[in-house]
Amino acid sequence: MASATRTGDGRRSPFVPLPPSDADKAELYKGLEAALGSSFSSEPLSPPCNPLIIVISGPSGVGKDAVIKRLLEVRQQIHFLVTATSRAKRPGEVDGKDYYFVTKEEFLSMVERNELLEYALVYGDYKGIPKQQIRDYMAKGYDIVLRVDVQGAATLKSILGDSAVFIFLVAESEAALVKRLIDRRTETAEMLLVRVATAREEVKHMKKFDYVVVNAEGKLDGAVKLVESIIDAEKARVRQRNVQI
Ligand SMILES: Nc1ncnc2c1ncn2[C@@H]1O[C@H](COP(=O)(O)OP(=O)(O)OP(=O)(O)O)[C@@H](O)[C@H]1O
Repeated sequence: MASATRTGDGRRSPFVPLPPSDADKAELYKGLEAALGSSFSSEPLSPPCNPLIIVISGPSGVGKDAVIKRLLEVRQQIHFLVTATSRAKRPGEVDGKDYYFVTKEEFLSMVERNELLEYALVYGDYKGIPKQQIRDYMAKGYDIVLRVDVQGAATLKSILGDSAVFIFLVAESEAALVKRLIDRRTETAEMLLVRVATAREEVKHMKKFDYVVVNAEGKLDGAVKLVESIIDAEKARVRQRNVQI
């Protein structure tokens, strides 16, 4: 039968008397150490938090940029990965901030040297994720945010598996998403049709993600708070994700 007295792993040193219970705090502390035969460690009991790779994806117009922009304002130690592209710089864009602008030849040699985690040809321009940038920021303890379309997220999932956190952003409904896209006034009717039809397909991929976050109309801060809570919960995991790039 199991003993009623729980002693844990500690073996009490047999001949060390405990101080009286009304002894002063320091004496009690020392007495407990002496009784256990070892001093108490001040090392953290929780495992160290590994930096995270957070992949944020979702249909066009759902608010990926808006959520990430706000997240970077409210949270420290987070780096939004700057994509490399062979596309020409548009007026107002800043090299190293909006994109790393490289020539097509430079881009292809990056591919050859295996310097990109993932890349794609998007409407005739190459876009890719430089591995070194991820390594550099993770070494400094930063979490990395990647913003990719749903197809890109699927590719990253096949490369990173469970070592990264995949968040799918949705509007509260299909109708809300369409209204938001119309309100943005950046697309022609034909482009809108493609985006809405694509969004309908993309939502079906939600189950491959770890988390879904609703970015409801007028509730951007709520969506950002939920993303922050996900990051906090990930930091509290007993088995931390471990990215090798
Ligand atoms: N919670 C919200 N409430 C109201 N408007 C929002 C909300 N979130 C984003 N928006 C607005 O919706 C529009 C689309 O957002 P955003 O450009 O961030 O989407 P996206 O997912 O990055 O789109 P794309 O993939 O097409 O670049 C923007 O005008 C943005 O300001």
